[in-house]
Amino acid sequence: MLKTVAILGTGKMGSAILSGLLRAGWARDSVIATARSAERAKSLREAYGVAVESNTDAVLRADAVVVAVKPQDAGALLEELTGSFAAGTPVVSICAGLPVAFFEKRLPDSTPVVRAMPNTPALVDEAMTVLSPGTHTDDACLAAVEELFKPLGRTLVVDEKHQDAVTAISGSGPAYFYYLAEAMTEAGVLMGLPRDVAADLVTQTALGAARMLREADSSPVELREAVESPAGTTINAVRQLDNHRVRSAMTDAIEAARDRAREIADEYA
Ligand SMILES: NC(=O)C1=CN([C@@H]2O[C@H](COP(=O)(O)OP(=O)(O)OC[C@H]3O[C@@H](n4cnc5c(N)ncnc54)[C@H](O)[C@@H]3O)[C@@H](O)[C@H]2O)C=CC1
Ligand SMILES: O=C(O)[C@@H]1CCC=N1
Repeated sequence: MLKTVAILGTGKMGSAILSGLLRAGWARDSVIATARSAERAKSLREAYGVAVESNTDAVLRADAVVVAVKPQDAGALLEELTGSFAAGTPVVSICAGLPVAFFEKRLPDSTPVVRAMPNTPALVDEAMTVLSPGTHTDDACLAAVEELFKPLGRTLVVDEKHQDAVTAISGSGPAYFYYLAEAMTEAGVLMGLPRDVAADLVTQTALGAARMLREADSSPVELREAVESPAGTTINAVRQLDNHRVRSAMTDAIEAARDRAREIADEYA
């Protein structure tokens, strides 16, 4: 069981994890944050009441460390921390693209590393977090790290070879749905709906559709076909989506995200 966690880098995703842990009942003195600027440290202390310490102090005090800086900052962070990690402290990276090997190369021998990909719905306890164990991560350690993420939403363990695809689907995924929500809201405004009404319709429809995907025992195709009446409105809309090759655009978009994750690994190796 992990008792004290340090979150190194508390930007958008680090602070989402931090707030999720506090909502889940973690004591304020069990979660340590780090920040680059004094101003950010002050606002974290005020917003969450947690200790904000130097990276070195946080690592020395924690029994698990979450690396939540941008991939391009991870190398410098680990260099700053050379000699600070106690043997056996699990290190969880949420950095897109960076492989377990990146961390194992820079951390003391036998450090248990876990590569994790959460997403921003952690802010409402609906994250999807996908975890992959490193070379020295035993089942007990992986289970303890998974427990850390469970209150933030759902968790899943996959082989690391799938992590770039995971990043492209669920890590980046919320943005695709927001993009669709923007486009649908604009369409409503174009047809004369007040913007707040259009936004409300889109949000509730997205929530309803997401719950159907999760709770109805049907595939997306079956759910869509149940909406498409013969010669009705929906089938005409879907024909336009097909004419505009939206399915193929989605595939290309998600492959581009996956490819960028691979490039990040090469750039910062
Ligand atoms: N934003 C997202 O939806 C997701 C992001 N990620 C990953 O999470 C990581 C963070 O992403 P965001 O939160 O979006 O970025 P962000 O830029 O909002 O947060 C990164 C934070 O790290 C801080 N930082 C950088 N170097 C530091 C250092 N040496 N010591 C202390 N703090 C330091 C920065 O000042 C910043 O506040 C990235 O590696 C990203 O790939 C993973 C899943 C989803
Ligand atoms: O866009 C990014 O690189 C990060 C990783 C997944 C979501 N946001």
